[in-house]
Parts: sequence; structure tokens; C-alpha cells
Amino acid sequence: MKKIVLLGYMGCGKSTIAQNLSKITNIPFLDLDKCIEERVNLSINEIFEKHGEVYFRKLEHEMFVELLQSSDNNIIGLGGGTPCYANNHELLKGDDVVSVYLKASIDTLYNRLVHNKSKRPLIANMNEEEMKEFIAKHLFDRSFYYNQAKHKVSVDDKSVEETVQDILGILT
Ligand SMILES: Nc1ncnc2c1ncn2[C@@H]1O[C@H](COP(=O)(O)OP(=O)(O)O)[C@@H](O)[C@H]1O
Ligand SMILES: O=C(O)C1=C[C@@H](OP(=O)(O)O)[C@@H](O)[C@H](O)C1
Ligand SMILES: [Mg+2]
Repeated sequence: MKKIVLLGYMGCGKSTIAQNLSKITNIPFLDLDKCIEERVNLSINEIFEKHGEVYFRKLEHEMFVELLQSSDNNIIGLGGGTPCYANNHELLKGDDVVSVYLKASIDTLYNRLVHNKSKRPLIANMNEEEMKEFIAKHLFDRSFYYNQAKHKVSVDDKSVEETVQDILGILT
């Protein structure tokens, strides 16, 4: 069974696009962060606060493996860091996996994240200047992992609908 896996930096639109792609294709959508939150009954912020990032990364890996092992067709929206830990990037290359990197520029990411940072523990306490610098460096560090995806879709200056159409183009 095929898994459509959306990846990319925080704010690139994984959760939003996965949900909209699901509506059009009728393929059920799973958000990895939501699955983790439900599993441990804590928000992402609470997991980071109470148990730390290493614990989160372990849960994230276990949950990703579990979702890939199920026999259902699914669209899976990853967390921004998922491909960058525990060799998860190798899982993007599996035969039944259609992995799509939603590629966004630093400016696009900054503009989307600046008012949406409170539920993202890695950036929640940064001021605007710190955030821009952080995104630039962090995206550079992570790009190697994101580029392991089988497909790449640029999301800059595109509406949700346009990005969904680009992904449908890959799937057909
Ligand atoms: N064209 C667009 N595509 C995707 N998201 C967009 C777009 N324009 C604005 N947004 C907003 O950007 C944010 C993307 O966040 P989200 O979908 O949670 O991304 P991720 O899961 O990659 O962190 C949402 O608040 C969404 O409404
Ligand atoms: O980039 C990251 O390391 C993270 C991204 C988040 O997901 P989104 O990319 O959906 O915000 C979430 O998994 C956690 O806050 C860590
Ligand atoms: Mg998300």
C-alpha cells in the first residue's frame, strides 16, 4: 500500500497541505505530531517541557515506523524534524513511499512562522531577529535530509490549492 509522505521545514505547510490533499483524493490523512500527542496524551510543547527533545525524537521515530508499517493507504504529514533524526530519512526512500519535500524559502517560512510559533517549542521563545537567523541556519543544516525525498515541490508564492495540484501531478 502506498504512503504519501509530506516533509519540510516547520511552517512549509505539511499539515495544511496534507489535510487538503486528503479532501481531494479521499485518501485518509495522518499528522505525525497529532498521532504522537494522542499516544502520550500530551501536547508537543508538554512533551518537550516534561521529557525533553531526545524523548520526543524517540517517540517520533517509533510512531513514523508504526504508521509506515500499517497496510492502509495514507497521506502522512511529518514534523519538520522527522527526516533529520534516527535515520528516518532512509524511510523516505521505501518502495511504497511517495515522499514529497515541500520546499519553502527562508522568507516564506519566517512570514508564516512569526505569528505561529507558540506551539513550536524550538522557536516559541525567540524574538523576530533570532527567529530569522535560526531558520536560515537550521534550514541549511536540515536540507541534506529534506533532499532525500523522492519528489520536491516549491511552495513559495503558491496557494494551498496550487500546491495540492502540484502534488497531484506527481501522483498521476
Ligand atoms: N499557501 C499556503 N500553503 C500552506 N500553508 C499556508 C499557505 N499560506 C498560508 N499558510 C499558513 O501557513 C501555516 C502552515 O502551517 P502548517 O500547515 O502547520 O505547516 P507545517 O505542518 O509544515 O509546520 C498555516 O498557518 C497555514 O494556514
Ligand atoms: O522542526 C521540528 O523539529 C519540529 C517541528 C514540529 O512540526 P511542524 O513542522 O509541523 O511544525 C514538531 O514536530 C516539533 O515542534 C519539532
Ligand atoms: Mg505540522
